[in-house]
Amino acid sequence: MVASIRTGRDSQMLDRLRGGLIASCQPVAGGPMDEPRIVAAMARAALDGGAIALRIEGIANLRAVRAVVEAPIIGLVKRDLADSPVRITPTRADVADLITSGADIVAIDATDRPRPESLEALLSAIRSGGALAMADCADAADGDRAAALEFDILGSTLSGYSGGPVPADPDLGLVSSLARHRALTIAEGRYHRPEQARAAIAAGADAVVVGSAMTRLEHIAEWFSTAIAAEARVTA
Ligand SMILES: CC(=O)N[C@H](C=O)[C@@H](O)[C@H](O)[C@H](O)COP(=O)(O)O
Repeated sequence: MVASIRTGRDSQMLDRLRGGLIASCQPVAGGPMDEPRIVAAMARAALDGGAIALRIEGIANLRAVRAVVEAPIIGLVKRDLADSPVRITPTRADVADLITSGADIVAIDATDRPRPESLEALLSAIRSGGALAMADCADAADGDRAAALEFDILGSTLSGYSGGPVPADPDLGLVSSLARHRALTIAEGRYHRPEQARAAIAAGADAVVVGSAMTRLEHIAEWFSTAIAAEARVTA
């Protein structure tokens, strides 16, 4: 068990997230908006609109955002490893880089899949770096395991992304299950409309992360263009 001594500063950080929108500013990789200065502009715009915290991927993006905002930042690194399906912050070196680059909270894949370094080792690295730990879960069992390890935050981030087709809707059932634990609960994954985010809070979430619907223009344009083209075919 990794010792968890929550300081007053940690509790204040968690309290800042309650009842709020967290903007995930992650452009489509390699797309025209995939530049640190654009990610920093997205982050500032989201805060101007009422977001209370940010979720930022990659060290260069994190540094660019940290330089211009005071708001809490959940940092993560995504890696495509040859020998593991775990993508989100798979190593202690990633954890250390995120903390020195300004992450207040480090998000890690908390699924029970083959991984280069154990969940306990990653959690210990987060704690010794003085940051808070968010467990990105795919199902209720991930949440139970992460809660037993005393992660500070449980998120529904990976529901629908650990095998099989990706559902259209968010997983409110998982949010309710995560909310049984003492940790802060964050609803994340496929919240595309304000009423869905509201339903997450009703289901027990303390905060909601919205990404694609606010910051991936390619996805938003595709949702609209597909709907318009489908209707245009019907009415033609
Ligand atoms: C599965 C995975 O890798 N999720 C990532 C986690 O950081 C991001 O790609 C998502 O955009 C983020 O979770 C927010 O979700 P949505 O974009 O659906 O609002």
